Amino acid sequence: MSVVQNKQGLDAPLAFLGTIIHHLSPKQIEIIPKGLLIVGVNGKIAVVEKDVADDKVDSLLSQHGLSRHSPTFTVLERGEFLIPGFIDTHNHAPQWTQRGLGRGKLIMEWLNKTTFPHEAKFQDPAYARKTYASCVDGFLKQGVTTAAYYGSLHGEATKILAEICVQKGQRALVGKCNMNREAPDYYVDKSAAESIAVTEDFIAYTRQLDPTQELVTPILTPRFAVACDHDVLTGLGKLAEKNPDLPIQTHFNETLQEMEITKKLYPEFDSEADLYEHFGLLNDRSILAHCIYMDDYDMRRLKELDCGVAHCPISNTTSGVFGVAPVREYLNQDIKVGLGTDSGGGFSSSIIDCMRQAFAVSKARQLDHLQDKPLHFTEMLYLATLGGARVCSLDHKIGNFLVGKEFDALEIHTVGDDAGIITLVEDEDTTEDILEKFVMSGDDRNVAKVFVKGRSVKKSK
Ligand SMILES: O=c1[nH]c(=O)c2nc[nH]c2[nH]1
Repeated sequence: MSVVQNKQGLDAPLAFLGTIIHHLSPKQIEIIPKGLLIVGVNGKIAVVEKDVADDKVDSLLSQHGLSRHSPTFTVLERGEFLIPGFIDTHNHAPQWTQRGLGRGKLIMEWLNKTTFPHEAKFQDPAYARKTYASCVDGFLKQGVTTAAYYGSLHGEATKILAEICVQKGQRALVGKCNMNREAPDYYVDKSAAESIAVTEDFIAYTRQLDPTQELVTPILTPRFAVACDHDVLTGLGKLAEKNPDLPIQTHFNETLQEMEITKKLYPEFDSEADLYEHFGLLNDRSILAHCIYMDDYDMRRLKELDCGVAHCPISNTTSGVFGVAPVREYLNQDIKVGLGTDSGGGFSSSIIDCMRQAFAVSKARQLDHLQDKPLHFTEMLYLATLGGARVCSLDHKIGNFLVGKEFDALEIHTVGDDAGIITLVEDEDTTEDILEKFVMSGDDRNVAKVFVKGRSVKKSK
C-alpha cells in the first residue's frame, strides 16, 4: 500500500500573471484581467491580487522567494487563462471501456446487457490496475481534477482505483458499489452481510492510504434501491451514522422504469426521497445522480436536507428516454447542483462536452417551462467548478481561487499551434468572448496544464 506521496508539498511556490476566471457564487463570475496568483509550497493559494501594478508584481514575487525569472513563474498571454479544475460529480470508473456502447436502451436492459458484463471484468486485479490507470489519466488529461467515482462491486479493484488516484494525484471520492440483487449471478454481492463487510474493509483501507483525505475520500455507494435490499440500505445507513465524514452517492429519480421497479420493491415509500431518508442516506453529504423526474415534494426534501444533485445531461438524453432535468429550478432554489459525465452511461468523459449538453437540456426544458431561462455559458462553468465542489462537500477546499483554498486549476490555451479546432480567437474578442469560445467549442487540447493542490498532473497532450 502506498501512502500519499510528496507529503512535504511543492518544491517551489508557483505564480501566474494574467487572466484569472472563477466564480464567487452561482451568479457571480469574477474575471480578473491582470491578476497575480501565487501558490505556496503547501499547494494552497497564498495571493490573489487584482489589476496588479508591475512593481507590486516584483515585490509580491520576492516576498514568496520568486522572481520573473523563476521557472515556476508563468505569464499568461492573450488567449490564455486560469480556471478552477473541473469537478465530475458522477462517474463510473469501471465503465471506462464501454463509453458510448448500448445507448438508446432502457436502463435495466442497458445494465444487464452492456454494463454488468463490463464491470464484472474488475474481478481481475491486473485488469483493474491497467484500466483504472488509463481512466484516471484520461480524466486528468481533460481537466477533471476531482471525480466522484463509483467502483465495481469488488473490494480489491476499488482499492486499486483509490491507490491509482493517489499515485496520479487526482482528488477523488471513491466507492465500492453495493448491489446484492436484480443483477446476474456472475455480478452481484453474495449477501447483504458481505456487501457491508467489503465496504467497511474498503473504508478502512482508504483511510490508511490517505489518512488526512488529502486526495481520496471513501464514499458510500448504494448503486440504487433497485439493486440494494433492505439489509444493505440499513447497513449503509448505520455506516453513514457512524462515519459522519463519509459522503454518500446513489442514483435518484433517474428513469420511469427505475422508479416503477423501486416502487414495487419498496411499496412502503411514496417517494425516493422518503426511501433514502428512512435509511439515513439522505443528508448534506448525499450526491444524487440524475434527479430528472422531480415533483414539488422531492424538490422540497432535497432542499431541506441540503442534498447535492449530479446533473448528467449526456447520459440523461441518450438512454432509452430523453430525460430533461430541471436544472434552472435547482439553481433558482439554490439546491446544490454540479455536472456529472456519468462516464460510460455518458458517451463522453469530457466535462466540456457536459457543459454544452447542459445548455441543450436547459433549452429543451424551456419548451415546456417557458419561465425556465436556458443556462448562460458562465452558469455552465459554475456547474463544472464551484457548483461541483459544493455537491461534493469540498467547497471549503476547492472550486474557486479564494486565498487559503487548494490550487486545483486548469491553464487554458485557446491560441497557438496546439489549440486544436477551437473557434478561432480574433483581435476584437473580449475575454468573455474567448471564454465562451472555449466552453462552446474547446476540448482537451485547450487544457494545457492541470494542477491538483499545486501539483502538475496532466501526463501529456
Ligand atoms: O447511468 C447509470 N449508470 C449506472 O451504472 C447505473 N446503475 C443504476 N442506475 C444507473 N444509471
